Amino acid sequence: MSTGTLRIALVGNPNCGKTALFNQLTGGRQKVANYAGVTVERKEGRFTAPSGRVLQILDLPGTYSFDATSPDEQITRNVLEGNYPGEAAPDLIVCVADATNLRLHLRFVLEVKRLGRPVVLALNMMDTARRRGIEIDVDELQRRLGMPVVETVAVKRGGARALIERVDGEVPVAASALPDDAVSRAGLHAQVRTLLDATVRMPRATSALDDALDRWALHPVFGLLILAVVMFLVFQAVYSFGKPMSDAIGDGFDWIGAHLSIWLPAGPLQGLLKDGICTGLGTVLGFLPEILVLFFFILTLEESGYLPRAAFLLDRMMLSVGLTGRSFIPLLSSFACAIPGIMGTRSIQDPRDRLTTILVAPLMTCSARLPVYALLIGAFIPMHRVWGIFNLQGLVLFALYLAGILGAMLVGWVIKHMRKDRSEHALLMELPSYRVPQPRDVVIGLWERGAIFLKRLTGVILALTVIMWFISTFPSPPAGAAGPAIDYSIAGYLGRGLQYVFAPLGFNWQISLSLIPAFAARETAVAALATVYAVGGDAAAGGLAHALTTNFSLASALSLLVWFAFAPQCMSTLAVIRRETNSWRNVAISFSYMFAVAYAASLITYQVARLFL
Ligand SMILES: Nc1nc2c(ncn2[C@@H]2O[C@H](COP(=O)(O)OP(=O)(O)OP(=O)(O)O)[C@@H](O)[C@H]2O)c(=O)[nH]1
Ligand SMILES: [Mg+2]
Repeated sequence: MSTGTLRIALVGNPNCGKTALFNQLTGGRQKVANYAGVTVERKEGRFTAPSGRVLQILDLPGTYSFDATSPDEQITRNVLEGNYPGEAAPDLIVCVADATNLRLHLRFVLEVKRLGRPVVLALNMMDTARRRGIEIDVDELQRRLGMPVVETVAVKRGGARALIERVDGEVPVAASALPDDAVSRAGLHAQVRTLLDATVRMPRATSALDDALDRWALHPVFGLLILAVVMFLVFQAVYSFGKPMSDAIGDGFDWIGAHLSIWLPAGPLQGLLKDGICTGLGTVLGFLPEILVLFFFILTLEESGYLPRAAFLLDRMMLSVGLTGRSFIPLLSSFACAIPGIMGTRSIQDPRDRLTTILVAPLMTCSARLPVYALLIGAFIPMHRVWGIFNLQGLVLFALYLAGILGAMLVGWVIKHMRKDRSEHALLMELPSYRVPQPRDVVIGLWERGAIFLKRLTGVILALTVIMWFISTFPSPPAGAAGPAIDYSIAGYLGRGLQYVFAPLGFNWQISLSLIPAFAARETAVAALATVYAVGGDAAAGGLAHALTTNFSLASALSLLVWFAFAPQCMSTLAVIRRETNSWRNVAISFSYMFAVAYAASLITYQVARLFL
């Protein structure tokens, strides 16, 4: 047997478990979630089979058919046909099919077979299939398809054993290509029906529990009500569970900061460690629990299968504002970060809908904005109970997220009315089975989120914080200077210059200055403010929140919150818009419309709030 590397590509309809199988085989941590279109890129991993042979595994975006034309499906097609730049066609195709939904998935299996290349069929989700009483005659299926068929359970340890044994053995010979008359669409349908009749016994088409749940979840009135309650509870939870943990971290850093001034002699080193790193980074790190709580809910919802239902419910509403139900999941991913959200739009087929989604995705509140929101809300909004059950801080946070969503709808609506072609597409979307989330996937997802956060914190945020500390400390004030030292530093001059632009929004020079590093990474605004106030000597008692409430009016705080809701997003987002749309023009449009909206909204907020507060 050959000991060379065997190159295997995983293909199949969306949501059949390709990535789960890939992770199981390679020990990878690619994102798995219960909706179609999770994987939008080609991902590669390695794995050594028991025989010692190295298998190189490719995870590919799901594809409904080779006729399909969305950008992610194109990648799969190019890889399989050997047209992907710099890559030969794979040695073996593992076609993954959801055993509970063979009526849909077998059609694609037949399309793959038509390629005339070596194929193994993995019948995945066999655990669910058995539970539902679906019986599959594997030998007969194998005989009729003319390719090896194995059963897998991608989410169970050892659930890919049969597949490993099969691919570690001899490489199957190429499936014979079908004669041309059998490949018309109607021909494929007929073939699938014949295959199903001969090999599968299905007690009923769908699960009774799914149907019962969907009667509520998809109900035009109760469905929307359930959606609203779910979203609302998530934000309440972020405050109720996240806040106490955040406070504990904040207290820890206060303690370290206080001791640094005892342990170290006064001077630049003490200043850098205490005001720069400990106060700046510590303040940002304090918001990690809130981010993790939010993601716990997002990941759980993703795995449950509920999200495509929400997309379905909102489809009508989204069409009326120039988006489609298909935009829902990319937009939801943008709550993590606009970058995966914008990349997720690859599963939107219509280029026009895709562009609209890309342009509004940065309006969704990314997790980098959470520290800024949490800081300002914590400082300015009292911890009241509203109607005895809701806390006011959670309500304000919810309102800010809502502002982003409504802003996106408004912009979508404007774009729709600016373009000539206003046709709408019906939403064709698969509703996956409901599933109890796998604790392992949720833990991996949280771990990945935490790791991304810490990497940003110790990378770009650390670097920017050190720079902020440096420019707020140097040059030292001239001898006999009367004002605070920081007024003579580079930061002081820079901030006062910027204040000309931002004073109408109610921003003082410290805030105006913090907007610059925020453009590289949002959270840095918090670190920058913490550092600038610490260097200025304002944050000594009561920390940053105290420094803010003494230097800052409620009207300015509201205006700043509104600014962060709409302001042009970080540089990396603009870079991704450039890459995904291949156009600087879209970057310019995106930046300028957001700047204009943010400026106008903050101006109105500040001027109105000043009248009433
Ligand atoms: N019960 C059960 N669930 C599974 C199995 N394999 C995958 N899943 C679940 O099915 C869902 C989809 O899995 P993914 O691996 O993301 O599917 P995919 O084929 O990569 O999907 P796309 O990337 O969208 O094409 C997730 O919720 C998984 O947890 C299985 O064998 N049994
Ligand atoms: Mg996938």
